[in-house]
Amino acid sequence: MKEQFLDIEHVNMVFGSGKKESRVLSDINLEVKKGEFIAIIGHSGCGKSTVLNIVAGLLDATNGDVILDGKEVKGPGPDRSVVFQNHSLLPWLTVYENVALAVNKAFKEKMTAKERHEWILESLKMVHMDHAMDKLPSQISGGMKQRVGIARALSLEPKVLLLDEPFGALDALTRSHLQDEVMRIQENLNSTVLMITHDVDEAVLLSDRIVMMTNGPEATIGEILDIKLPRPRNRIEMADNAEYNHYRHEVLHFLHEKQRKH
Ligand SMILES: Nc1ncnc2c1ncn2[C@@H]1O[C@H](COP(=O)(O)OP(=O)(O)OP(=O)(O)O)[C@@H](O)[C@H]1O
Repeated sequence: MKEQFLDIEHVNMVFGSGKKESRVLSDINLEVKKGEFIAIIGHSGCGKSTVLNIVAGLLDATNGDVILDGKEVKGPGPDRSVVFQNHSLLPWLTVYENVALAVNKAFKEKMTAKERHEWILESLKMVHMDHAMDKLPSQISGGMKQRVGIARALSLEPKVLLLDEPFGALDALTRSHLQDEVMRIQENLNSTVLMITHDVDEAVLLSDRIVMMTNGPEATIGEILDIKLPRPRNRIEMADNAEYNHYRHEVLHFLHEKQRKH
């Protein structure tokens, strides 16, 4: 049996044509195993979101394929959910209703109304947001909104969770709380995750592998770093961990020496 679960095969992306042609991605190849946590890091504008959007099915690659669990990705689908940097909750719906919208659509046939209600509550409990289920997005903090976005994404039980800088807009303390929660949830659910980040510590702390992209145009995968730190990982212990600091240094070296931006 093939071990890989998600295959990105020879993906190229060209935007526009003629004088406006922009060759963004060149020959991206990545095999991801079930339950793996992958971080994608690279300088601004290299094409990280483009890769994620191709996997999400929001963009069509110019060449190449994305295969998920044996099936070619063609357009968006409930087997992949995306969490963006800025929450995308509907402002006129409560926290509960925002998650319900996704669950009721995805599991209309599979679950009874009561089961769906319980599943919505369970999804909110997973991110400790059940206490605020009747609040509107405008009545909760940025970190709480991101939690609800994550609950909504996980409630669909996606085969792959796609995170596009999910903590980018949060303050440092909220960011670290949410990182810890995502680590805990990912371990409990054995979710397969592809996460874009600019934060070297976040990448090392959360990932099994860090995919480091070269600068564009025609960006590709420069190096992949295996993070062999045992789990569960504790951020405080990591601060003095030589191995952790070695990985951190490797990523910094790649970004600021090998792929230095001039
Ligand atoms: N729809 C589009 N049409 C034309 N060019 C695009 C389009 N989407 C992205 N690009 C270009 O592709 C390149 C990569 O963009 P992308 O958003 O994937 O980079 P990124 O690495 O995610 O950047 P950042 O870290 O700043 O979010 C950029 O030069 C961008 O201008």
